[in-house]
Amino acid sequence: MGVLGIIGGSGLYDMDRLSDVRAVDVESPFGAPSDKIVRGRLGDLELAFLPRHGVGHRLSPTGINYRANIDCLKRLGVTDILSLSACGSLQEDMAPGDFVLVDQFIDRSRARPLSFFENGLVAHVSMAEPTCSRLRQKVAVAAKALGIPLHEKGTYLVMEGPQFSTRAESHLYRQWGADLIGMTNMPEARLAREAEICYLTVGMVTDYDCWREGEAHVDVSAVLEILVNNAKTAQKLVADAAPLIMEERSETCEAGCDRALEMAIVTHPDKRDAALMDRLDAVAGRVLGRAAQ
Ligand SMILES: CSC[C@H]1O[C@H](OP(=O)(O)O)[C@H](O)[C@@H]1O
Ligand SMILES: Nc1ncnc2[nH]cnc12
Repeated sequence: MGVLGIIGGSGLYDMDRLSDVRAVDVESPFGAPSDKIVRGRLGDLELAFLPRHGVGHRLSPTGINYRANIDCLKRLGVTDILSLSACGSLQEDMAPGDFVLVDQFIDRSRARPLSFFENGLVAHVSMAEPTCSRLRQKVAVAAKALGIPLHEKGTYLVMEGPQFSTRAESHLYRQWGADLIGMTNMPEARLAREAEICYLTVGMVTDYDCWREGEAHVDVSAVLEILVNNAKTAQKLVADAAPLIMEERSETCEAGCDRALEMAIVTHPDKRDAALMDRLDAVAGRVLGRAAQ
């Protein structure tokens, strides 16, 4: 039936409402994930929660091991990921406290491994639709029922950080048509696609970055203040969206996320690197014919 994974961003270091809670250490050939992964049940549903920055916010956006995080979730059988992320707004009508279901990204990250694949096993997955339309639709239903101020689409610009943007950059990103700004959801979304996991970013607006006339530029204290409420709302949203996502889940994703690797690997079978294929037993085991133990 599948397992729902939740990646908690800034301000979201645990999930309430879970029963049968177990913290598990998962090993990955890609290194250590951000923290132990918390397994638990929400009613009949099995969940896996991972705080992206680690409990206590130890990890910077650049220092997060995104590959280990996605690989470990895949090893636990996670089929769908909701990424809950604090974001700056680049649009007047996206106000602090609003939630945005991200459908597009502009990736300006520049100091992170972007792929599970490399020399010896080359693959090119499609990122034309980087988030799962089925997850977007289910989360929208739950958010509307809860009365959360919601935008059903939005383009999230990923910056490297950790410094916030200059004013010139903030204006430039607005001209590019970006709606939100954050530091973490790429390469996360790319890696989830390579791992054939359905992925959706729920952007929780905390500030107006630094482009808006008459508004103080973003700083961490303002973000954290808004985050407290956003995190409470996010807990409710997950609890209500989870059954909609998982109980009506069909065997295959209608958007095709779970078959992303089907036509993606270009390296001839005779030329594939055996050690790399071993490392990819979880991520690509389905198409390589070597499923993880
Ligand atoms: C604490 S403000 C900046 C920080 O918050 C966001 O993190 P996340 O996406 O994990 O919620 C942003 O990307 C920065 O990492
Ligand atoms: N303005 C901003 N820029 C980058 N990341 C953020 N996270 C929250 N607000 C942000």
